[in-house]
Amino acid sequence: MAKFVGYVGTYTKQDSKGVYQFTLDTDTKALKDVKLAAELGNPTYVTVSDDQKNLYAVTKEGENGGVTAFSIQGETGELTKLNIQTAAGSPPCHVSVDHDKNTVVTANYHTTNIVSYLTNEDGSLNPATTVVEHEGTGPHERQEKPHMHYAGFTPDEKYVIAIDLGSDRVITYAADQGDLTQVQVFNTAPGSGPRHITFHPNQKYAYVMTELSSEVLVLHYDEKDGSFTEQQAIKTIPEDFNETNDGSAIHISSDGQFVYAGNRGHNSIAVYKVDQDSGQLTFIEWTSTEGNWPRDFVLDPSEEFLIATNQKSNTMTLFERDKETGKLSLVQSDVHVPEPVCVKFIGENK
Ligand SMILES: O=C1O[C@H](COP(=O)(O)O)[C@@H](O)[C@H](O)[C@H]1O
Repeated sequence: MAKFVGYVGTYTKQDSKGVYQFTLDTDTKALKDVKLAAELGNPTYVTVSDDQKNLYAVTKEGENGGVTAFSIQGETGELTKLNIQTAAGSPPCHVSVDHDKNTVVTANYHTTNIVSYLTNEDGSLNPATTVVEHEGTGPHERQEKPHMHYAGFTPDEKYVIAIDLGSDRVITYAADQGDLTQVQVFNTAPGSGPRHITFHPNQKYAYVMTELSSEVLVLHYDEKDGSFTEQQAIKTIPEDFNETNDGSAIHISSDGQFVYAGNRGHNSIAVYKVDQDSGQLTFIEWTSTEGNWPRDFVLDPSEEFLIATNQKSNTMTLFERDKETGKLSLVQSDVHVPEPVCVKFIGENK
């Protein structure tokens, strides 16, 4: 039996007040005890450090945007604010921290930058080390300028990967104590709008979710130079689905056997089996998220469950995951959380 504490990042445009916390009880198979953990403006994306001692949340504070560092109380998961770093402009939409909790990076959809921050011993944030502005456009109406949607570390942490939905680019930066130097650019198909990436544990393959074309791109990753080569593009929605769909999040199980991709519009999670030799995907099934606009989802630390956040229906949904087949079975729906965007656990997140 285990009880895992999780956090939900939210918009605070309507009823939400900040970051929410909940418990996943794996014994009774239930999400419970949803409560406000920290009052904060638009903490849409959050991340938890590997040592489970800190949480970082993107933040809107007046006319500024940035990132807030919290310490996590071991037993209860209670959050205590450490400090905040902001700059003029809209807040970022994505935040990551490296394994040793040395560097935090953010991606900003609106201001076009990615920003790195070095941390202090207690996890608090120093002022920005590097701010990289981007340029570029794409053919889609939402690609009038760069829209940085993701910034995160490669598994070996030699590189930071930044994803620009606005110019269809996956950009590799060499990372050194917060200094970011561009070393590679992988161009996705024009108008595809790449959004998020996840790496196979063998570090040879990476999977990119595209928001505008609703595809998973299977990329070969060369860890020597941080470059990518496309192996496969596979749709995340049925061919006959003609309504609007925005691809959302993508995650891989830690055994590298299954990839999960979120669909906002089709309101589903697509499940794929990974061929361990080629990295390529075979479609298994779509599972309804039982709510509207699944902005993100996560595998819990046991990887026996998957939790999805439905942004427009203000709900979380709990699925049980079959580790042999990768398939998802509905356990609990309509768990109320206001304006949910992303969900992360204390412990391993996949
Ligand atoms: O996935 C999406 O993210 C972008 C960025 O989020 P924001 O909170 O920084 O605006 C959002 O604008 C877009 O609508 C959505 O599809």
